[in-house]
This record gives sequence, C-alpha cells and structure tokens, in this order.
Amino acid sequence: MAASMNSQITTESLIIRLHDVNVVKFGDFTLKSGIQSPIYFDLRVMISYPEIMVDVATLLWNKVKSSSFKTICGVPYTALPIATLMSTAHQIPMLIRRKEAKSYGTKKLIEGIYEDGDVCLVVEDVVSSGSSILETAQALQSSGIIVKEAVVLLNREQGGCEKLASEGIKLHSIFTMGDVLRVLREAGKMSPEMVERVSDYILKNTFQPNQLAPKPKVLGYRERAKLCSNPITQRLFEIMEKKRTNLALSADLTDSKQLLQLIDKTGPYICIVKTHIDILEDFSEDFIEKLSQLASKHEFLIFEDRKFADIGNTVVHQFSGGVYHISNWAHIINAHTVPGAGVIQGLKMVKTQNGCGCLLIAEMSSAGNLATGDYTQATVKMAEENKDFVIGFISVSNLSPDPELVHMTPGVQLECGRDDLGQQYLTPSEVITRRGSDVIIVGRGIYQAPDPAEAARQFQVAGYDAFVARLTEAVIS
Ligand SMILES: O=c1ccn([C@@H]2O[C@H](COP(=O)(O)O)[C@@H](O)[C@H]2O)c(=O)[nH]1
Repeated sequence: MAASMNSQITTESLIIRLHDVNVVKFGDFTLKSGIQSPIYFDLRVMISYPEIMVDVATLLWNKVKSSSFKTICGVPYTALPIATLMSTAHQIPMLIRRKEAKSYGTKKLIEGIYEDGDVCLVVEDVVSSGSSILETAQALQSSGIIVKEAVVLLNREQGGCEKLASEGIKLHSIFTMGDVLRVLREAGKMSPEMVERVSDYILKNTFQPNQLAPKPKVLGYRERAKLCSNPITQRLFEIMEKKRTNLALSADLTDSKQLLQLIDKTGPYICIVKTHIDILEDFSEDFIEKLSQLASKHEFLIFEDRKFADIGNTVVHQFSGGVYHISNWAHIINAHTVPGAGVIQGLKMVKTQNGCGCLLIAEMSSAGNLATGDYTQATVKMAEENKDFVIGFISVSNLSPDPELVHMTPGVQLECGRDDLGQQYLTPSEVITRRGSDVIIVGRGIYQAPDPAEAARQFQVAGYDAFVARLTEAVIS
C-alpha cells in the first residue's frame, strides 16, 4: 500500500484509526444483498471525526487526481460528505444523485449543473457487489453523463471490481479487505481465528460479474412453514403448499350475496380472501359467519385490508369494536407505519379470535405513492422488531430475506398496465419470479372476468408457475 501525498497519512494508520473509532464491527450482519457477513464496516461513524473525513478525502483524491473527469458524485449517503470535501478542496463541481426522483418541480434524478457527455467520477465508501456504485452510475448515465471510473475507500474483494469492470467502470480503491485483515492482525486487533473466519467467508461469498448479488436460497412453502414461529404464517404456507397456490382474491364486491358466491366459486384456487369490509352495502353478522364457513370449507385465510393508520389508542377500538369487530374474524390485517410503532403496539394489544398477523404497508402499487426509500426501509425495520405480531409486508418487491416475513403484492393482472386512477399492474411472473414476492393479490382481474372461477384458476397457475420458475432459477444459478 502506498503512503498518501500527505506524509502523515498511510493506509495502515487509517485502518487502525477506523478500527479504533468502531468503524470495523465483528458479528453477524445482513448486507444490502441479503447475505450474512461476519464483518461490517460502518463508515457512517466517520462523520463524527472530521480529521478522519479529511484524510479519507485526501487519500481518495490522490488516487484519482491524474484521471480525467469534470464532476464528482458521491453514492448516497455515506459518500456524500466525502465527495463534498473532495469537491471543495479541489474546486471540482459536484453532482448529487437523488435516491428517488422528486414527484414535483423539476423531477430531476441528478442535481447540479452538467451537460450531455460530461465525465463524472463516482465516489463510494465501501464496495462489495458493486451494485450501489452501479445504481448511481446508471442514474448519471440516464441523464447523459459518462461514468468511466469510480473510487472507493474499501474494496471488500467480493467481485464488485469485476462487476463494475464488466460494465465499463474502472474501480480504484485505497485498501482491500485483505489489507484490513493483515493490518489489524499485525496490530493485534484481530484474533487469528477471526481473520480466518472472515477470509473463509470472503472466499465463499464472491459475487460473479453476471450476478448483481448472490441470491439468497429460495425456500419451498413447506420449508417456510417449518421456519415460521407465527401460527398464521405457518398456516398460510401450509395452505400454499397443499393447494399449490399463492393467489389472494381481492374480493372487492359491495353486495354480500354476490361476494359469497364469488368466494365459493374461486375458493379452490386461492390461499387468502382479502376483504374491504367497509365497502359492503349490506354487512351483517351472518355474512361473517358464512365467510368463516367458506374459509373452513376451502381452506383459506381471511385478510381484512383495513389499513389501520392512527395512533395506538384509536386503532385498538377500530380493530376490536365498531360495527365490524374485525378482531373476531380476520386472520390477517394490515397497517400503515406513518403513525410510528404505536400503531403496531395498539393492534397487538387486542385479543383476537383466530390469532391475527399484521402486514405492514411498506410499498404500494399506485402511481406517485410516497411509500418509498427511507419510509420503506424504516417499515422493514419495524417489521423485523415486531415479529411476534408482524408477519410481513404489502410491497411490490422483496424487502427482507427473513423467511418468516411474507411479501404480498397487489396490482396484479395477466398483462402489465394501469387503470384510470393510478393503479399500476404487473404480471405474476414479474411479481413472483423477478421481484421475489410471495403472494399475488388480484381483484378486478378475477371478479370482472366473464368467468371468475376460470380467471382465478388461470391466476393460480400463473402465480404458482412463477414461483416454480424462481425455485428453478435459484437452483441453476
Ligand atoms: O398498494 C396497494 C395496497 C392495496 N391495494 C388493494 O388491492 C386490491 C387491488 O385490486 P385490483 O382490482 O386488482 O386493482 C384493492 O383492494 C386495493 O385496495 C392495492 O391495490 N394497492
């Protein structure tokens, strides 16, 4: 490793200082790709140590100063302040990539001044699979900016460099995982056993250039059922296995007689009936009794799509009381996380008839919805912290590798498209095979079809085939 231009900073001394301020952590960590790692570099800690930030920015700059670029762009968020330091110290204009395009105003993905064909250097803190650098590079490229090089503090040596090279991006790094292990071992800050454990992990967890990230193992429904501690998810996966279906019927009719007929006809093909009980014109206790009888007859769970979204105290009453007494009959409910964790605590307090699991609405299918980015991530965290009651997500993608958390996706039809009010449709194979969701939720695609039972059968086959394709792909890759 070379000493930097600033004679005070060597990469060795920087590694030791990063270790001493707790940037390097040992344990069991889940990386962005979903795989486990015994070592984690939390470089966000650096912002509390300005002198380290300046040294990192200096080292990065020295590494690339002979390259040719007109602007620099940090991968959000940790690399943003580092890129800012490089920009101000060397008077190189900076660009910022938005994680989501604004839905108002300029709707820009890239902030800052640039012209078509400008060359931009991407700055990042750590690279493992290379996917974060690639996301930023692709956003820049889609705005007409050329990305040929990226610079990173730590290359974890898990295939990111090769992946970026295969996409035409040359990666420069200050140090590698091998350097970290050597320096920390020589300084007596890492035991030989831990060095061996990490080296072994790196050897076994290298990303292939044609793979954005190693796919976590795809489990069958029977295996998932066995892994679930919550009786509702256990039961759901058992039904999915037995009936070979991942189809939830969104039973959005307003007449109870027609609704019961629809459910009876489609019952053999579904694992869940999703209701909006408050749209029924003629709700009665008798309807609930008949719905529960159909649930036993056809073996499906009842999901009331009430979307609780109030403070804990209020949702207690909404769930247990009022006209509908949802807690007496629903197996599954759902909640928005906008009120904070109190909504989960409130719902969890209610005594239920069937035991009840809650899905958190982490993403939505409708155009322009705000359940994205940090909101989605915070929702995933809430789910992981409340697994005694939260059984998964309403989402349009796979958000957690945890086999106990189930993903259910609305906005599904046999062809992609949209309705006039912002609903956006994906196909079963997009949702299940490519995006890794578990359950397709289908409403109008079934109940507005000329023959709803036949439509349900088609969705059952399409959804299940899509799952088998995901299993098969996982085995082959
Ligand atoms: O993000 C969401 C959350 C819930 N829904 C509900 O799913 C069904 C979809 O019905 P389709 O007729 O298949 O469009 C409906 O009950 C929504 O309230 C959703 O669509 N998107």
